[in-house]
Amino acid sequence: MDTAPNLVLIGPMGAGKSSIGKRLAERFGLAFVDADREVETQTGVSIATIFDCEGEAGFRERERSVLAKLLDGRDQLIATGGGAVLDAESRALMRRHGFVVHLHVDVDGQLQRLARCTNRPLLQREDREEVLRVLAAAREPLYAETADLRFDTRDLSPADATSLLTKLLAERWKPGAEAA
Ligand SMILES: Nc1ncnc2c1ncn2[C@@H]1O[C@H](COP(=O)(O)OP(=O)(O)OP(=O)(O)O)[C@@H](O)[C@H]1O
Ligand SMILES: O=C(O)C1=C[C@@H](O)[C@@H](O)[C@H](O)C1
Ligand SMILES: [Mg+2]
Repeated sequence: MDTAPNLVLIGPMGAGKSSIGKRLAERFGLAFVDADREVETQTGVSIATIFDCEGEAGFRERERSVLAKLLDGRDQLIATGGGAVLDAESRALMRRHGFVVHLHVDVDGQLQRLARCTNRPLLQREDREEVLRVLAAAREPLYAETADLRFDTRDLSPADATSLLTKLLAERWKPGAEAA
């Protein structure tokens, strides 16, 4: 049984980190925090605007600092952005202060789920499928390296994914301080 002060969800856009995360937080009595929304609250502008003004590098810096602050706390379910694992310091912090769950979905599943989405800057282009494949190839090893548990959401509704994950987590994770 692993002990960690927070639950952290990682995985690609559309894996369900935000939607499953909210339900899972309720089941475990944790405060739900979405790191993307937290970056927007702290800056007062949308992620799309941050990408426009500061580029992806500017967004990553803000994301790292938000995650560092959040991971200082406890009893939270933290849904991260799809690219949060790109930063080595963020990966180390997630592992130190959280039980990390990799929610997986393949590119076909992402395309279905994100067909109408307009608020993810990396997807505002014609060649979405190619972009998603390139991102998946680069990031899958990082998700794998960071996660304590991998969970495929492809054929499950958010409600069913939540029920199954609740059972798996009850066997694997206990809230508490991290190991010294
Ligand atoms: N298991 C699922 N089955 C069907 N649709 C889903 C599932 N999980 C999420 N969705 C839908 O896919 C869309 C994206 O989900 P969500 O915002 O939870 O993804 P995310 O992992 O938080 O993505 P991001 O990294 O971009 O924040 C939403 O419209 C949501 O309703
Ligand atoms: O996959 C990504 O790099 C991103 C995913 C979203 O959650 C946001 O964090 C942002 O749109 C970037
Ligand atoms: Mg999200």
